[in-house]
Amino acid sequence: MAPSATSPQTMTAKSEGTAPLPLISLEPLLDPTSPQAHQASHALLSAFRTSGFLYLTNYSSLIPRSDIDKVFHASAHFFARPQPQKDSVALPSPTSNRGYQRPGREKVSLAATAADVARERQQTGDDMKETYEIGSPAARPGNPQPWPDALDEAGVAFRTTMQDFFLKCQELHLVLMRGIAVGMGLDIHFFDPMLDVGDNNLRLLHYPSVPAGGFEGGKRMRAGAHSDYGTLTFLFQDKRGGLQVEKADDGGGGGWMDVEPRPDTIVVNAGDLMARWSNDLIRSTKHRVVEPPHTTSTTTSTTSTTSKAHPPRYSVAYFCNPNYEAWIEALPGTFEEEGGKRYEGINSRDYLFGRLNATVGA
Ligand SMILES: O=C(O)CCC(=O)C(=O)O
Ligand SMILES: [Fe+2]
Repeated sequence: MAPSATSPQTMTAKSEGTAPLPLISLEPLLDPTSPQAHQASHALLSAFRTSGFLYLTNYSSLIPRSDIDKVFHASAHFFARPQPQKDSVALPSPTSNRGYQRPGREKVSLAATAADVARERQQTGDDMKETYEIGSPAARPGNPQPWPDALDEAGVAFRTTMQDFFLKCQELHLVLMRGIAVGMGLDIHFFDPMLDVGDNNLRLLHYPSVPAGGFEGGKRMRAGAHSDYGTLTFLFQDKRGGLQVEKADDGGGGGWMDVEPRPDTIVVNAGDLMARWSNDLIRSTKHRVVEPPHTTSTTTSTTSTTSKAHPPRYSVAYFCNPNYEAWIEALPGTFEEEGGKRYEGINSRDYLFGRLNATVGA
């Protein structure tokens, strides 16, 4: 008899099902004079207000599929380099936000201080990932990008690919923030002068393969629960899965839901500074990366159960920030009187550097 394989979907980290994220098309937002643009801006803002996460579609005129493929290809090639080559382009300091971070260097976290993050590291272990961080091509004096371009031709091509992609994502940030501005009843160019420097961060992520049982029953994670720091994050993920968002606690106790990889979409989420800027009108939703759904094959001929290792996962995140010099305080229309501002004003750089110092090791 031919072996019959059963393929139950198992997930050690708990999931309350698939997250019902809104789908938002970029197309009408690209032409603000089009009749659909206004409605699209409201739909965009509504998505950030209700779930804080959305799937963006129809973006290929700004970010072609072939560019995304090139970035993933160059990323996989980079992470496959020998460790000394990767270490030769290591992040010089936590706030430089440029260069390679070996597994364990960063632990994304909800905790705000280095001491609290250290305690969390002891309890749940380090993130199971390595990253390469890229800052704006308009390099800040004293904070150069450690490119791998001195290594070989592939290193030179890597630099060009990433710089090109960085600028396209920078443009996407401007377009989406214009949509948010219109949705909030602000001038369409309200945010432009506070975003034009491009103090953003392109992050390549590699989550190495994990042996069966390596997630220790859901205790270990590829990336711990956290919220992002800046305005918006664009997430490009492979087909592996494992990203989860926190479910709003509507009386049912909350929990985590899967953000399934969907072809031809970018996952977009709002970060903490956006929530703060909007006086909490916009949600910065917690998320994490856990053991992906996987298949356990049972073979009747041997009556043995084989639990496979978890394959690697690659993703690319583009973290958007206001210009470092921007002053972030409650936006017009989000409060009625001075006392209605939930947070004190803060300089974008001070806020971001505080978060980086807590979560990235020296
Ligand atoms: O890899 C992912 O899917 C998410 C990564 C992430 O949330 C982060 O790096 O902030
Ligand atoms: Fe994140």
